[in-house]
Amino acid sequence: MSDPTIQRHDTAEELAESVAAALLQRLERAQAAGEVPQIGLTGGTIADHVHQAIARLSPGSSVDWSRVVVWWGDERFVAPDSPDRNASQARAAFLDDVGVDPANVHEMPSTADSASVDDGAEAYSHTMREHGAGAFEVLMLGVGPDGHIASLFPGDAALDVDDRIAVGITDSPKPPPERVTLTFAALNHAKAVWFLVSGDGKAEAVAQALGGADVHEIPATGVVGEDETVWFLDEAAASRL
Ligand SMILES: O=C1O[C@H](COP(=O)(O)O)[C@@H](O)[C@H](O)[C@H]1O
Repeated sequence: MSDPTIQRHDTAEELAESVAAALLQRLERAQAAGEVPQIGLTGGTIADHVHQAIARLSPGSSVDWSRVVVWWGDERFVAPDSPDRNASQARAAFLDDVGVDPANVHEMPSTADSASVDDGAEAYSHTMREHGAGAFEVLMLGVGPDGHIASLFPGDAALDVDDRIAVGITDSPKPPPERVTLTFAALNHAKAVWFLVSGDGKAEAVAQALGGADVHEIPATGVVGEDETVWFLDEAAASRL
């Protein structure tokens, strides 16, 4: 397991370009080695910038997106066409453009797919097991001002679930309340874990996470990569370090 490192960027845009370029490089390397890399996506503001940067930079790379498998770390349990869906955001920003194979894009269930959020979590766990998933080349995670990652929020019982791949959340403090999230047990199977953080609203959470806060207070401390754990920060997010 790796120690966290920090990459500081002047602006959110520079951060996004840097993450997109690094992702394309890792995917090129993995594919050159004959692998079919799996990536874990996140949602949120900075993730959207990163996704747009991937769309811009992809044509200049040799990544074969038809041989990349896409998963999500968490999802909002809402209608499939809701703009609240992390998957809708990623599809609009880059997935619909870069040439992914639809069979390789594993969205978490929506209200149209599962009767309840718990059923959705069980279904996603089953899909991940079926595909032998669990070794992300890169797992990207946004971080909330409260230190949450995926839909693992401070103080929630889901933080202590270690025998399931995904769980349902019914009372997320950030709307919408119903979500499906991977557990720490599943998130901690990535070669590279990249935290994407921008804005001064996240500065305190970043400082606490990198200061070694308890995982129940700052859930971001609970995920590390096997090869690397990188905090991509803009100056505002790094301002309390
Ligand atoms: O609810 C969520 O929030 C986080 C961070 O979002 P941001 O808008 O504060 O950047 C996100 O990473 C997570 O995937 C999402 O479901």
